[in-house]
Amino acid sequence: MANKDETTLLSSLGRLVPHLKTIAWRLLAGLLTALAASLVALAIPQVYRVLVNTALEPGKGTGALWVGTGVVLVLGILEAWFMVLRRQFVIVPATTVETRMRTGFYRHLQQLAVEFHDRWGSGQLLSRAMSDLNFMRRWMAFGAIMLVVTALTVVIGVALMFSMSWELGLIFLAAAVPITIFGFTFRRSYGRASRRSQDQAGDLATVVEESVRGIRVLKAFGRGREALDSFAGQAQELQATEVHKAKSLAQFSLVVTLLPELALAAGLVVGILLVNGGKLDVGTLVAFFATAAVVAGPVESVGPLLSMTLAAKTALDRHFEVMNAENTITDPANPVSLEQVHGALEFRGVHFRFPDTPVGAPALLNGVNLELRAGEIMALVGVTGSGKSTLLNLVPRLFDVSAGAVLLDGTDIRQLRLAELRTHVSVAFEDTTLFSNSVRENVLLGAADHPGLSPDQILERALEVAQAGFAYTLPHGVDTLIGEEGLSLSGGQRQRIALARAIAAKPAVLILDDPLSALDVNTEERVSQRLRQVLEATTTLIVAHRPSTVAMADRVALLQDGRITAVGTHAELLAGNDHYRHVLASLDSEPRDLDTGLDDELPDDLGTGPLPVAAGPGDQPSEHHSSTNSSRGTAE
Ligand SMILES: Nc1ncnc2c1ncn2[C@@H]1O[C@H](COP(=O)(O)OP(=O)(O)OP(=O)(O)O)[C@@H](O)[C@H]1O
Repeated sequence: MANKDETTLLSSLGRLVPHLKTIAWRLLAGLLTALAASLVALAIPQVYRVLVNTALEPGKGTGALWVGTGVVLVLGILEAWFMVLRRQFVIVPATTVETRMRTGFYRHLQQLAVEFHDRWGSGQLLSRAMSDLNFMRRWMAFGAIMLVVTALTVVIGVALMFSMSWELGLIFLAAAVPITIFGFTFRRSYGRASRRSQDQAGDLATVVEESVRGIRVLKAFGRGREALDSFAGQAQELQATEVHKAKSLAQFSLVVTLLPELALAAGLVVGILLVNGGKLDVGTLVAFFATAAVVAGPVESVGPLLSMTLAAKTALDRHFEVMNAENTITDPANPVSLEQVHGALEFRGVHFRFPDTPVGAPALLNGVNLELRAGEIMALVGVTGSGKSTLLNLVPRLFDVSAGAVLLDGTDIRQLRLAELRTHVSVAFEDTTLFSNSVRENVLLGAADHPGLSPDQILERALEVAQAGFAYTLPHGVDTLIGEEGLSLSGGQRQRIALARAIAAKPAVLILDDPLSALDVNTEERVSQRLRQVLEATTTLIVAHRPSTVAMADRVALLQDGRITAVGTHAELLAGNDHYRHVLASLDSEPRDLDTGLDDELPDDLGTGPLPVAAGPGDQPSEHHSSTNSSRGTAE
């Protein structure tokens, strides 16, 4: 069992080896200087031995005393210098490895499928990216080297002690047996506690992250107290684990400190008897105890070094759990490239079930067949939970179909490189995520090169189409910092920035997951009109939760029981499909998070002219009527 644990510890830490190749010589230099410092420390008692046996003899002059003292001083300075050198050798490589591993971790997180991120708490990932790699760096720069040096110092020191007196050496070694036995049990229990505490810290980080993000909900629902209680409970669990760890380390430290001291006490008695019996000279006895004092330091540091090693092992295990998570959505082995993308989109026999769907439960999408002509605007309608968002997520391959295929211009999207696919397809979600950057950076996040247009012109055009002219009136205009650490925007403002971001990418296929739900009806109508004009060459699939969103589509597809059960114009479906009428009747007619868009005056130079004053929240939504299916607006 112990052997198995040993292997596990080594194999866990061994995974660091590939990361050490380029810095191995510096680590080796660090190890050698640390070892040199220990050897110098072990040499000092030998000088004492000579001093006591020669310079302190009656009738000897003081010359030898000065020489001996000078040698001890030089050795002391040398030891200190080696220690400084050790730090200098290892600090850069350790931080280099930490930075590389952290960057690799972040890159891997970016590549992992959404399905992975759905399963993992953000705090767990945060703690793995930050504190676990921090542990690992500290262990590498100090713990690992000192553990090797400590072991060598003890072995060399004990060998020296044996060479001076095997009787005294044996007494000292006797203390090592219980220490070793206790060390094995300590390692197992401390290793488990270490894993528990690092996981608990990760969970705690998730709670902090979620409550900071959801602070408005907590306040609005007066749940701050409950959240605090729950947090305090978890924090206490972590505290209990930390106390358990500290207690078990204290017990181990007690054993490794006390036993050598007891051995030394016993050794002192035996040593004096040996000197009295003429079997040992005084100089050797002094040197023996001075060496024992040098060895005692490393022995006492075994506990903290072992605990550090176990924490580093846990940290590496946790790191590689994520790094070894397989990316389920990858580039094809032999990708094809689309020369000219028209944007014809087809769902052919698409089935989809989430990995955690219970066995036997029906698949969410159960044979979806749907064709969108290039440049067409198609609304997707269905009751809540019918799988509309899921179907949309299949197009940029945020999830992959379980069976069937999604085709772009007749090519299975899994045959395209992900990067290429995602330049052809752009998405605006209902639940908008803005980054802690300026409006400009948020909008231009995925912006494609538009021939003849500067980034500023792309930005202006995207903001204008999304009716997000309010961005120019922010304190620093489009350079105003928004997102989590910036200015708070209303739900509708956020949606319009996200919509502008999707438009700026100028995709062949635009996927809109109810991106206008937070706009008031007038603003929505203006956005819809402009979208219809600029999306002339863009195939658009839009989830509609409001009749007015349906109104901007050329055709409507009805998702029902995992299939598309009807496709047609709004008028056709309204006239001939009971389920469509039922779904429409249940759609919201009011925005979910009303944003009036009164601040939408655009700068004159955009040439859009004055916009109609938006209606107030109480105004009725515009009616959806068969004119919805009239011909598309003229191109810009
Ligand atoms: N990551 C996920 N893992 C497991 N099940 C999920 C996941 N995301 C969504 N679901 C489930 O899949 C079903 C369809 O969700 P989806 O969001 O696609 O529906 P929707 O039609 O867009 O609903 P709504 O109109 O309310 O937005 C829901 O029952 C939901 O609980």
